[in-house]
Amino acid sequence: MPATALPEVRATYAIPLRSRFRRITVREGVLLRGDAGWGEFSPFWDYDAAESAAWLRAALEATEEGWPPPVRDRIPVNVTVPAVGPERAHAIVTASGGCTTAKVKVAEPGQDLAEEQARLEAVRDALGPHGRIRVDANAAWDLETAVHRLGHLDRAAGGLEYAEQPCPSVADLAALRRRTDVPIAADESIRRAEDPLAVRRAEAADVVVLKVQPLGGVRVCLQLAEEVGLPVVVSSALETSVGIAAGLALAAALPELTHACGLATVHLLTADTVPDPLLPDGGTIPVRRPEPTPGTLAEIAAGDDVTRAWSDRLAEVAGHLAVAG
Ligand SMILES: O=C(O)CCC(=O)c1ccccc1C(=O)O
Ligand SMILES: [Mg+2]
Repeated sequence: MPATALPEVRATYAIPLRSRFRRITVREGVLLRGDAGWGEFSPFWDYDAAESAAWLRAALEATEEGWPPPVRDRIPVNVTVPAVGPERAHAIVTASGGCTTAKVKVAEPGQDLAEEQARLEAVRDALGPHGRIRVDANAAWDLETAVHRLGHLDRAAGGLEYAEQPCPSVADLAALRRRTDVPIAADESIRRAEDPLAVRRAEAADVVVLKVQPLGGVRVCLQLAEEVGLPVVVSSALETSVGIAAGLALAAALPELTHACGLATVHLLTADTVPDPLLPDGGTIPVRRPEPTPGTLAEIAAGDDVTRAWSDRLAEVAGHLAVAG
């Protein structure tokens, strides 16, 4: 895709988060518009140009091609609970729009096991006995720490549905899976890996997390889901509703969907790019594709320096795509 074929940039946004997430406090990105609709390009700043090429491919699929047809029209979703205190965790679950599954962030630097236990107890209290709780450690633990922590966290939660990326390496996920009763989900081992199928070969996970932007689009993810042959959880990369719509399109097109998806993250932002955000109601999000308006775009527009930085970044990543073919 030559750089000259890039669709029109309609906005650069900067939106503060309600709580710190993944060490960031403001979410930034670019909205593009092509014949097939709106697309979002929002790689985190720790992704270099080479790694960000997949994110741009996903945006170009949205703007130039659109997505395969849906086989379902509502997607069950989890509420995402950042590494906050128990009162706030309880309030987030209660205000989630009816989610009966919660994903709770753990292994936040500077926090200890007691804080994680208190957060999980609060989430269980808010969900009730029939809710499901999953945790996400974002690859923070070594194998021994993971074995130990998961035992404690499983008890504090009153049972865990799964643990997402407890350790960094596929080998450690596979070893951990043989030493714990908690099912294992792979996220970073899929989306940041040279070879996403290594997880399957090593029998390192029970579930795979697929994210449309980091993996390069809805079609790439559908293909990957088929090849991996494990249950899929479609999750966001903390996009605005323009990017979330691509995740919904993937979740809607998967032949089978057995788990709640991690697409209820617009709640984590203080504003959105569309007037009718993709938020859950009754624990599900309807499959639709809302569009930005001049009014919403004006409210979330980034300043000149941020806009310039994203323009440069987009050009660099587009150049990389042109080189990579
Ligand atoms: O899965 C969810 O509930 C929300 C998405 C999420 O946690 C996330 C969002 C942005 C970047 C990384 C992650 C992650 O799963 O690690
Ligand atoms: Mg994750």
